[in-house]
Amino acid sequence: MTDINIKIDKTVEWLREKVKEANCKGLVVGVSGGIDSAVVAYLIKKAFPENSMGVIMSIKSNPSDREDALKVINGCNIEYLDLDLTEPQNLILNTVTEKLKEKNLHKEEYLRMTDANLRARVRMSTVYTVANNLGYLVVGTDNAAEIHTGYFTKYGDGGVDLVPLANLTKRDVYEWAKALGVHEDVINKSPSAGLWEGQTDEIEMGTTYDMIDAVVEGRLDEVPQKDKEIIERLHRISEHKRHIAPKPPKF
Ligand SMILES: Nc1ncnc2c1ncn2[C@@H]1O[C@H](COP(=O)(O)OP(=O)(O)OC[C@H]2O[C@@H]([n+]3cccc(C(=O)O)c3)[C@H](O)[C@@H]2O)[C@@H](O)[C@H]1O
Ligand SMILES: Nc1ncnc2c1ncn2[C@@H]1O[C@H](COP(=O)(O)OP(=O)(O)OP(=O)(O)O)[C@@H](O)[C@H]1O
Ligand SMILES: [Mg+2]
Repeated sequence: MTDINIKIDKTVEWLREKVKEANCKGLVVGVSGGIDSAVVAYLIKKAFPENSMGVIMSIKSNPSDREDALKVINGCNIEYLDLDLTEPQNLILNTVTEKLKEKNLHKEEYLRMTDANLRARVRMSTVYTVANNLGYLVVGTDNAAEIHTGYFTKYGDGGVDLVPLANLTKRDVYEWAKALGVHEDVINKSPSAGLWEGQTDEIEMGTTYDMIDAVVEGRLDEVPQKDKEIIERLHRISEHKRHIAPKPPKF
């Protein structure tokens, strides 16, 4: 058995233990068509063959993302829901922005990010609706590189019960995906949050996952100064996302 397969088996066992400790029945994950959620879908199907669920949640999404998500669903043969949440997400976004406009408070320059983060939070609410109804825990897909840089929406895709990929670099995620047999179309595409047309993680962050992996693993001599500074900044400004909300001292 390879080192990766041993780690995969241990992670599957850990998922079973966490569900047992929580007195729950199984696990659910949002399946985007990207590599992180693909790996998680395969892991939870292994952990709970009869009590696992993948949820596809299109929101103004590129149809090819849904096609890739179905390749993941069919590849690991997990039970799934195929939902289009464009309308409810738009309803919240428009209801809020119309009111802000009436009061002359709306900031057009923040609309794209407001829309993007609301998509992640509508998905989080939806996955928890499934979890509540089936007695499942919600599984996150963030890896060590995303956690280090805070490259997730607070209480959106970051709002989960378990984070099985938290110790993996992005490179590790690729290796696990290959070992698990994830479809090559999913492995070969650029990581993207799919939050706007043409968005890729690396363009948005201004650095690469190879550089972030190197920082996470302490291989700082391999990282150019420019990338180091970008990653340090991303880490610093996202510190709040890695902690529970601050409370004041007792006055
Ligand atoms: N110092 C502080 N202490 C406590 N809270 C603080 C804070 N600074 C901001 N905040 C709060 O945090 C909010 C900003 O954080 P947040 O809402 O997360 O938004 P933000 O970090 O601005 O944006 C999310 C980032 O994650 C990326 N993303 C999102 C979803 C999925 C993926 C993906 O890879 O698939 C990537 C997205 O493209 C974007 O770059 C502020 O509106 C404020 O409420
Ligand atoms: N259209 C979607 N349907 C279901 N879940 C989604 C969708 N878009 C995003 N998500 C959820 O949000 C998570 C965060 O997205 P992220 O892009 O970081 O991961 P990914 O798409 O799995 O992998 P990659 O980083 O390679 O794009 C996804 O793993 C998934 O759980
Ligand atoms: Mg993605």
